[in-house]
Amino acid sequence: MNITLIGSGYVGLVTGTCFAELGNQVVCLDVDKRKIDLLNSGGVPIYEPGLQELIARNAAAGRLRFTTDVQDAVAHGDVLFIAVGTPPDEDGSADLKHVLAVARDIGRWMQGFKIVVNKSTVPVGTADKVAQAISAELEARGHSPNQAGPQDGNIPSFAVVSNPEFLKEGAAVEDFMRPDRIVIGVPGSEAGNRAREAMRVLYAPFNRNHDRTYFMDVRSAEFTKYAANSMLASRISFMNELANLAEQVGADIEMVRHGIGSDPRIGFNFLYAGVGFGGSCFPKDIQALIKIGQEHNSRLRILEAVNEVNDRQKLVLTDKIIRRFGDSLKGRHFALWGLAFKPNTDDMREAPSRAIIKALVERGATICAYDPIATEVAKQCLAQDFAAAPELLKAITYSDSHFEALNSADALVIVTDWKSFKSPDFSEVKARLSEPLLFDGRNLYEPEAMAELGIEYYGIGRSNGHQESLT
Ligand SMILES: NC(=O)c1ccc[n+]([C@@H]2O[C@H](COP(=O)([O-])OP(=O)(O)OC[C@H]3O[C@@H](n4cnc5c(N)ncnc54)[C@H](O)[C@@H]3O)[C@@H](O)[C@H]2O)c1
Ligand SMILES: O=c1ccn([C@@H]2O[C@H](COP(=O)(O)OP(=O)(O)O[C@H]3O[C@H](CO)[C@@H](O)[C@H](O)[C@H]3O)[C@@H](O)[C@H]2O)c(=O)[nH]1
Repeated sequence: MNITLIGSGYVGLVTGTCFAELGNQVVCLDVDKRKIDLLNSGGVPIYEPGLQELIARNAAAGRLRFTTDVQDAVAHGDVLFIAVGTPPDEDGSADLKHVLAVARDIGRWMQGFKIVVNKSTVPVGTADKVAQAISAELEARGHSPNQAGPQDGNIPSFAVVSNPEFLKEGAAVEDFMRPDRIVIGVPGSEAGNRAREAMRVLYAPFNRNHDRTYFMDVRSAEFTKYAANSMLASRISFMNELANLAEQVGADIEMVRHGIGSDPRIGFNFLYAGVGFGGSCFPKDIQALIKIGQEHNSRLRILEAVNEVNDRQKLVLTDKIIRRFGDSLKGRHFALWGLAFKPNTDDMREAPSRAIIKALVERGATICAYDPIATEVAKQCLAQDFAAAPELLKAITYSDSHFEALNSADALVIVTDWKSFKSPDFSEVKARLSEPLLFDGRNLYEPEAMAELGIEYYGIGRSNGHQESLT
C-alpha cells in the first residue's frame, strides 16, 4: 500500500518506518527541513532503540523516503496519516493548529479518494474538524466536498479515520510492531466502509495469530486514547501518594506494590512510585481531558488530583535533600544520574530532572549530571529553563561517565531508571563520593543492602534506611 506520514517525529517516523518494514511504500513528510535533510543524509533526529537500523534498511530498499514537498507527499499516499504534535494551549486544551494545517494541506492537493487517518492525540470531535477543513479547501478548488460514496477517477473524496497511537518512547519500535491492540474509529458511511477495509488490510500483518483490532466509531476511538493515558497516569499518582504515606506509617511501598500487583485485577504494570511522571504525553493529555470535562460541565476531579500529586512528587526527592542538608544548599555539590524523562530516550519534555535541577541550583547547589543518551538535548532544555537567570546554568556540569560524575559530590541523586544504573560497583560509588549518601528517586536499590554497604540511603516510600531521621 502507498502510505504517507505527515509529521516525522516520534510517532510519524516510527509508524512510517515500521509500515515500510512490512513492505509498504512509505513517504514521511515534515515541515522541518533540517529534520528531513538529516534523515536524507542517513541521520536520525531522535534516539529510539532499533530505529536507525530499520530506517537505513528500508530507505536502502527504496520503500521509505523523506520529503518536505507537501504536494508530492499527498499525491503518494492512498492512506495519509496525520502524526503532528498537539501541544497544550495556554489553558491546557490541545492545540489543533498543526492538525488543521495538515488537513488544509490535504484538501489543497488531494486527487481521488484518500483515507485520512489521524494518529495524533486529539479531543473528541477533531475528526469532524479535520473533515470540515479538508472540505473547505476542496470547495475553494471548485469541488463539492464529498465524503459520502466510493468514487472513481480523480474526483476528490475522503474518509477521516481515528487511529490513536499507544507506543511508549524508548520502546517505540517494539510497541508498534507488537501492539496490545489497534484502535480504529471509522465513520458510518460508504467511504467509512471503504476506509475500514483498507485499514483492515494495512494492519493485517499485526493480526496473524489473533485479531487485535477494535473497530469502533470515530469519537470513541478519539476518547479511548485520553482514557488510556489518564488511567495509567492515575495509577502512578495513586502509588506516589501511597508511597509518601508509607514513609509516615513505616511501611515499604515496594512491598505494597508486590502485594497489590499480584492481584490480577490490579496487575504489576505502572505501579512504580518515583519522582513523578513526565514526557510529552501524560502531563499534556491529562490537562487536555480536564479541559474537555470543564467544557462539558463535567469536572474530572480525579484527574485534577492526579496532576496535583504529580507536580508535588517531582519535588519529593529535593525535599529529602533539603531536610538532610538544610534549606541553603550553598557549597553543596551533587552527582545526578539520569536526565531523560524515562530510560532509553533522549526526550526531555516535562522530565522530572528539570524540576529537580532547578530546585537544587536555585538553593545554591552545584550539579554534575550524567545521562547515557540525553545530555545534549538536556543542555538545550536547561538553557531554556534558566533563560531568566543564565548565571545559574554555570552551576550545572555534565560528565560522559557515571562514575566521574560522582567525584567529590556530597551525594548521588538518581532521577531516571536507566538499566545501567541498577548494579553499579558500589565500592567505586563510595570511593568517589565525599560521603556515602544516596537519594534514589526510582527505588533501584534495597535499603537493607545499602545499609550493609554503609550507604546512607533515601528512596521513595521506603520504610527502612533513614526515612525517620527526615520526618
Ligand atoms: N511521543 C509519543 O510517545 C506519542 C505516543 C502516542 C501518541 N503521541 C501523539 O502523537 C502526536 C505526535 O507526537 P510526537 O511525539 O511524534 O511529536 P513530535 O513533536 O516528535 O513530532 C511532530 C512532527 O510534526 C511536524 N509538523 C508540525 N506541523 C507539520 C505540518 N503542518 N506538516 C508536516 N509536519 C508537521 C513537526 O515538525 C514534528 O517533526 C501528538 O499528538 C502526541 O500526543 C505521541
Ligand atoms: O510505574 C511507572 C511507570 C511510568 N512512570 C513514569 O511515567 C512517565 C511515562 O512513562 P511511559 O508511559 O513509559 O512513557 P511514554 O512514552 O510517555 O508513554 C505514554 O504516553 C504515550 C503517548 O501518549 C502512550 O502512547 C503510551 O501508551 C504511554 O505509556 C515516565 O516519566 C515514567 O518514568 C512511573 O513513574 N511509574
